[in-house]
Amino acid sequence: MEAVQPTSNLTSTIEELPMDKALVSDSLSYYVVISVALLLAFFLKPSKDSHASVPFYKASRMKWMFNADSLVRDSYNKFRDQVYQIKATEGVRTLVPSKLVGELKSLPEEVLSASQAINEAMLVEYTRFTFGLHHDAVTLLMKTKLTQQLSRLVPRMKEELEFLVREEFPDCEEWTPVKIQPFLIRAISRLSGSVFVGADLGRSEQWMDTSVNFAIHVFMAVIKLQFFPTWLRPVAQYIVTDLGQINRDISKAQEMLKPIIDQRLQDAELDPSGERPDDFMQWLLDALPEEQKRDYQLQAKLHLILCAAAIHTTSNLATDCIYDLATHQEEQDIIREEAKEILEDEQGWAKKEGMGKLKKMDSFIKESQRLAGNVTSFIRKVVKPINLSDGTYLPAGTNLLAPQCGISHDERYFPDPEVFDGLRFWKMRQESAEGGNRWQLTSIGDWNINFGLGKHACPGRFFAANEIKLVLAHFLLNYDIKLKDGEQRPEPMMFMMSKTANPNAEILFKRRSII
Ligand code: HEM
Repeated sequence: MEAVQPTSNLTSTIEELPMDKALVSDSLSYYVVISVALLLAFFLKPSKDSHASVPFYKASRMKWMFNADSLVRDSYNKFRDQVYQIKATEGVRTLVPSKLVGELKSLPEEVLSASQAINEAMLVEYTRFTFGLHHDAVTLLMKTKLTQQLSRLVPRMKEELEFLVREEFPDCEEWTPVKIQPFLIRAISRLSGSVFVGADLGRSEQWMDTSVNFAIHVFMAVIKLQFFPTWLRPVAQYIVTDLGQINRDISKAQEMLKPIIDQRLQDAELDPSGERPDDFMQWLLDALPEEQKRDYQLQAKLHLILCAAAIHTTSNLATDCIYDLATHQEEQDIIREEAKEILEDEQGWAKKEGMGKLKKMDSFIKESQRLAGNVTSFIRKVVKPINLSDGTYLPAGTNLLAPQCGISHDERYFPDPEVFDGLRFWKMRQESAEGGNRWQLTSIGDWNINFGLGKHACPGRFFAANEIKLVLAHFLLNYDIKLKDGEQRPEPMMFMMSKTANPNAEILFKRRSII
């Protein structure tokens, strides 16, 4: 059988990225010497960060770089409920267990800062990857316009998905191998695009290309800059060409957005009480002060950061779910039955509560996320000293993380943690009224931190959950899904704390006959 790959010209994986031309030249040996010197400086440099007086877990920084998943799980298994530290590539990181993270989640920004931690991690002075002063306005739009009455967006997104499947997904009359990860990046990009910038621009190849690759350019720029000591970065920025790519992405997005923004402002002037488009571009335009409504560059940057937060995260989890459905075929019928009953028989596609009623599917997605989700969560920087109830003192300047993958495999919270049980959270929701709310995909709690915790918890999670349910429902209702004979669930790819669903794996799809 020939492997079919859905049409895609997006540079969607790190592997496919062109080599940084600035680092490859005729005088290769010169660069090799410089690189080795920098690597040595990087690995040997003493850390100037403040850190708590808590035990260190000894492991090489290389392990953090290439195998952070097992490093965090092993260290968590050793320390469990204790605060401990790891020497990460970016400096010392202090890991706080579930038992204590609850004491931190409600602290104000002036004491424990998410934005400072993220700005430092993303090297914003070079990458410009920040909502900046617009952070609160943008996240408020996500919590209100994007999340409330999410159901009104479902028909639009469903149409978009069906359009894409018709255009780009193979027929699958027989069992057909498909590289599903690149397809799902395109699908999530289109679904999000239809809500963020409207279907016309959202469908444009140039918009998809720019909005998907922006995140990769930022990620690559951060990784490369991290190899230079802080004092050398002002110079290094001129040889890390991904930074130039970031600027070009913003310019391209600006060019694409400008005519639409101008048109919308003109329409509003001509007919102030007329109906407005219902998308993020319009909500943002309405929220911006008068003098920023024609700041095209600002809006381009905010849109690209929104896409960077939204597309890879969601397509990653959707891909993991497909890998788990293919691996646990026995669970497909259960989830399919539920989708058929609620979305088709009860016509839930068009109903407000339709997606919320897919409780077994919700549980399946959460289980996929538990086992395949991020390595850490709750990135924060201590701004004013904090005393924890176990006596741990966290001085200002301490960089915190929660050991998410350790917590997700802790048998005290999740019995038989290594077993994939798609109905695990559905069962937990049946146990009590409290459990009904606590164990939804979008719920957050001290050992439920896949979407973060506290004020900065992911504001896009309800939207992401809706998108993933829509995608899974479509595939389950229309296809049978399985692994190739003799193959195991595709392993994720790990690099520098970033965990990606395997982009190259092929999964078999066969169209179901319509009964
Ligand atoms: C499965 C998909 C997603 C996952 C796993 C995910 C995960 C996360 C996590 C772990 C955080 C950090 C929370 C914290 O530090 O407490 C976060 C923050 C954020 N996410 Fe998501 N996210 C997803 C989808 C989305 C989507 C679809 C959007 C936009 C529509 C979005 C927008 C954001 C924003 C803006 C923040 C920063 C919030 C703040 O700093 O106040 N995310 N996300």
